[in-house]
Amino acid sequence: MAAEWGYSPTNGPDVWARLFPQAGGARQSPVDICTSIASSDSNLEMKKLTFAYESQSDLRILNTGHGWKVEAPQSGSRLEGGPLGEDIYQLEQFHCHWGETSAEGSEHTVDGRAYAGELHLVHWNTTKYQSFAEAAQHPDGLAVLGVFFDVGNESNDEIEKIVSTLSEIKFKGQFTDIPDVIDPTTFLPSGLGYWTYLGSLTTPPCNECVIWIVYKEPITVTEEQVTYH
Ligand SMILES: NCCOCCOCCNC(=O)c1ccc(S(N)(=O)=O)cc1
Ligand SMILES: [Zn+2]
Repeated sequence: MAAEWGYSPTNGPDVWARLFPQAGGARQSPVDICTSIASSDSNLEMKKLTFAYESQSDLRILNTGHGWKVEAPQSGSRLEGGPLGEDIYQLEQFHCHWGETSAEGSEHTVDGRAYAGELHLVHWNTTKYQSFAEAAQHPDGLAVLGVFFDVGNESNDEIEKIVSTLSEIKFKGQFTDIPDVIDPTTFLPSGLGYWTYLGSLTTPPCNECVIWIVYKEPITVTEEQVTYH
C-alpha cells in the first residue's frame, strides 16, 4: 500500500520519486516562472485561447486532505486554442492550493514570489482520449488553467460560495454539495495574458501529462477565504 504522500520532510516532494517514479521526470511542475526568460510566442497571439463553461449547481466538493476539490465534469465546456493545437479540452474538476499564511500557498512562483494561493481548473483532451484517466497517461492529455490568489479587502463572491461549505467537510474524505450555482468563468481574471509550458500533475502520481496555462493577473480574495482555519 503506497504510504500517504504529503508535504512533510518524510513524505513530501523530495521523496515522492521513491514511490512515484514520474516525480523524478524532466517536465515536473510546479516551476518558478522567470519572467525575464519567458519568451512571447507570436503563434500564441494568432491562436487565441478560448473557453466556454456552463453554470452548474449541486456540485460536489471534497476535502482531499490537501485542500478542497470540486468535481465539475462538464461535457458542454470547451477550452481550446492558444497552446492546445487543434484539440478540445473539457473541464473535469477545479481545486485550490493555499498555505498557512497569505505570504505563501501558491504552487507556481513568479520570479521567486509565491502568491497566497492558486486555483487549478483541470481539463482533459476529449479530441484524442476517451476518459480523464486515459488522458492523464499522455503528454497532451490534460490542460490546467492556473489562477493566482492575491489577498485584499474584497472577497470573491464565487470563491465564497465554495469556502462557505468548508465547515461541513472539516476532515479528509468528507464531501458535500454546493447548493449555489457556480460559473467557472467568474474565476478567471479580466486580463487574459498567460504563461504556458509543458509540465505535470503537481501531486503524486505526478504524471507528465499537463499543458500548463498560468494567468499573469491574480484574482483578489480575502485572507479569510484563502488561509487554513
Ligand atoms: N490512477 C492511475 C494514475 O492516474 C493519474 C491521474 O491521477 C489522478 C489523481 N490526480 C489528479 O487527478 C490531479 C489532477 C490535477 C493536479 S494539479 N495540481 O496538477 O492541477 C494534480 C493531480
Ligand atoms: Zn492543483
